[in-house]
Amino acid sequence: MRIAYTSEQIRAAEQALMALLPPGTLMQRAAAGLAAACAGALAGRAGRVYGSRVAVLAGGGDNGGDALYAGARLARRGARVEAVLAGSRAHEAGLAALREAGGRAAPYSEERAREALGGADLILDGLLGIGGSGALRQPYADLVTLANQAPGLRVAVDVPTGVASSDGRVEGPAFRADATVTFGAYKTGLFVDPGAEHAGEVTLVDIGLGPYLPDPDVAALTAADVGALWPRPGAESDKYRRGVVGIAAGGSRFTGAAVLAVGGAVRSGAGMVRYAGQELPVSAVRARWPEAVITTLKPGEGVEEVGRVQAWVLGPGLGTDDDALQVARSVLAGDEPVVIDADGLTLVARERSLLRRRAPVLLTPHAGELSRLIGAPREQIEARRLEHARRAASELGATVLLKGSTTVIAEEGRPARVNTNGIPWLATGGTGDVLAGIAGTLLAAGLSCYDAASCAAYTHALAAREASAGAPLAALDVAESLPRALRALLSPASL
Ligand SMILES: NC(=O)C1=CN([C@@H]2O[C@H](COP(=O)(O)OP(=O)(O)OC[C@H]3O[C@@H](n4cnc5c(N)ncnc54)[C@H](O)[C@@H]3O)[C@@H](O)[C@H]2O)[C@@H](O)CC1
Ligand SMILES: Nc1ncnc2c1ncn2[C@@H]1O[C@H](COP(=O)(O)OP(=O)(O)O)[C@@H](O)[C@H]1O
Ligand SMILES: [K+]
Repeated sequence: MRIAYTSEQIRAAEQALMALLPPGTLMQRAAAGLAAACAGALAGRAGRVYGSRVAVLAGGGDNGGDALYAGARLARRGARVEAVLAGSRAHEAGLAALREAGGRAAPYSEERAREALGGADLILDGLLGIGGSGALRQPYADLVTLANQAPGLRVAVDVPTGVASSDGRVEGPAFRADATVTFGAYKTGLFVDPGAEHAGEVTLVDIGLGPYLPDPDVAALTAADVGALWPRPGAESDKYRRGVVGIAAGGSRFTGAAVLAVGGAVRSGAGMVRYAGQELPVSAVRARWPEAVITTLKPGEGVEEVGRVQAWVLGPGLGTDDDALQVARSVLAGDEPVVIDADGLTLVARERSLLRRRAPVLLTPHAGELSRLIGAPREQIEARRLEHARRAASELGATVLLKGSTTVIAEEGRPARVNTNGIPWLATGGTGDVLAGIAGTLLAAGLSCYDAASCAAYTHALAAREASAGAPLAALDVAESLPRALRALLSPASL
């Protein structure tokens, strides 16, 4: 599990640790780790550290201090280091160390910045760290914009300047790092977009903070975590005990959504899939997935006669007319956990009382659907995903999986989970339907909404990587790639 913290949590831990150590110890640990990472990057890019050119952008706070000390270490190894001092003052000891090591430093001017940045093999962003707040003031904003246009490798110190370390918010220009070297612990803003996409590859430098950190703010599951949580059949398993998923999806307009949701469920290992829908989607599902057990619903009929299931997926392509509403009512009147997606979300946004039920509910909206559910503008949701997913979970009394480039899973009283391994090729029609099917399989197998949502998001992204391999993908490819993705997760011994 990779875990991350808000800047307040990091600061509190740093203070507790600093009180026990000689002044400056933590900064030296940070700078040593940073310089080592930069030396590695320079060796990879320019062939060696000696003679390479490094531009250090230094703000007035401790983030600038880290960067200046790291610059000093690189200068001692023969790099030509030039610092641009952007604050009204600079970190004095760090600046002295850089000069003593042979590095140069001068206050910001556009000309100096262009000169230093233009020829740099590596650009070190030490403008702002966890002390940054709000949109960048000048000259930070201009400097970041210039740095983003420069050809050198961009390395952010602790967090990319312009990214809010506590939640990944970005207002205005922000440093676009190829790599970020972060200290003590991951910051939430490095896991959540738009911050995450500004951070590049993130490396963690241990400065001894571990024992002083509280419960994390957010967590990201790793392959090993998902592998450990994923349900496996045992010798005594039969299809019913493994979990039967009911899928209420598809209508006369969107027959494909039914095929995709059933595909997600079948390919992620449901014991059995029961599909309930009207004639048109039924023929599409029957043609593609002979494994599904089918009930054809007449207009106005609910799912009462479908037979026993352990969890439902409600909504992909279902439509929002009276027939769809009747289906939604009948599914939600039951005692099984339910994944509500797509049109199902529109129906419950219209009739909130449908969410008043005892069994668990997992809502899987994208930002537009969440906007309808909680009445917040879509752009605000996209800019502040964590905050809105948490708010929705608390207001709606459900687990919320907010889709997008970073998927956020929120449930009251638990750390939010994030999935950052999605790929932009996933932004294509129908992939969300596959995700809903996977989550249904996991709920039917007995996982909680929280774990089912987290594992579904992870494997969905992994399957997309398998399916794409750098090329465009279609939603059905994601379903078809699930077995290969799962094979990589589940150890051969347990298959
Ligand atoms: N506290 C510690 O023990 C350690 C801190 N370290 C470093 O210290 C950093 C935090 O240092 P600071 O607390 O000095 O904070 P920063 O260096 O992140 O920021 C300092 C100043 O930037 C200015 N500022 C804030 N928002 C701005 C904006 N939008 N535009 C322009 N200026 C803005 C403020 O005046 C603020 O005081 C960490 O990110 C990390 O790099 C590391 O050395 C490890 C140890
Ligand atoms: N830029 C992106 N990067 C990574 N994943 C993305 C991106 N955009 C969308 N996704 C993922 O693609 C899926 C799209 O689902 P959804 O919006 O419901 O589409 P649909 O309704 O067409 O199925 C979600 O799993 C979402 O997290
Ligand atoms: K920084």
